Amino acid sequence: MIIAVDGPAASGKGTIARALAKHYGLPHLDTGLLYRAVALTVMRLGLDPAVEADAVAACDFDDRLLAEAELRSDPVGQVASIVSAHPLVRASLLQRQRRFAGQPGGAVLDGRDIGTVIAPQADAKLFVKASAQVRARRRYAELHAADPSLGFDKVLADIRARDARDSGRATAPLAQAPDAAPLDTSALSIEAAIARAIEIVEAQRRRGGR
Ligand SMILES: Nc1ncnc2c1ncn2[C@@H]1O[C@H](COP(=O)(O)OP(=O)(O)O)[C@@H](O)[C@H]1O
Ligand SMILES: Nc1ccn([C@@H]2O[C@H](COP(=O)(O)OP(=O)(O)O)[C@@H](O)[C@H]2O)c(=O)n1
Repeated sequence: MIIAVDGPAASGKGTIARALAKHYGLPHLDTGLLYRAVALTVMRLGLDPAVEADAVAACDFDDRLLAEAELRSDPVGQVASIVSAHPLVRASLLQRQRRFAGQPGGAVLDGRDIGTVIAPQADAKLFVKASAQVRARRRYAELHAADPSLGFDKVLADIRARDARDSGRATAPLAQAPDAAPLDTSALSIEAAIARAIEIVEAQRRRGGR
């Protein structure tokens, strides 16, 4: 079974995707980490994320980067949303994600374009959302511990800027697939959001006859 989990920053898609993977015994890929690894490579090499050729040069990143804590920082998230708008960057990361989705038994992937581009054939698709205020509060709680100089207003502004870039780009924009079920986690606890996600996947499986 392939499960696609998409949604904007800090909506809770990673938390839900990890829980679904555990529940169904499937491997999980956080595809955002791939774009973050490209971003961190661009930053470390002193390249310009807005220049497509620079971003493409960083797609051949060292996989050891995927385990680095710095990948999850706010600046890396911002640069990730700049490099991810380049069609050649998306093309360069496409096969790796499709291979992961296509492994025997299936997989859970979370990102922005899993249900629309990477695995449109997915057996279950969720589009996880939450208000920008709620998402900024969650992200602030995570990031403030590592960087006390980061203020809430900056986190909220960065989330809004990233939403606009991710939704507005021409190639594989953040968008709900027509056959994805929306899941608004704004007023749900983590446990309630996971329980609802499992209900949705079960309903979509029944509908698909799996
Ligand atoms: N339903 C929820 N209620 C409260 N906090 C949540 C909820 N879902 C996720 N979180 C927390 O919000 C933060 C962002 O969640 P995460 O799953 O990483 O989001 P995303 O993958 O969409 O960026 C994490 O600290 C996570 O524990
Ligand atoms: N499938 C994906 C996943 C991430 N991304 C990009 O990578 C950035 C970082 O993604 P992420 O999933 O790690 O970000 P969070 O939602 O965890 O904050 C996003 O803002 C997108 O620009 C993408 O374009 N497509």
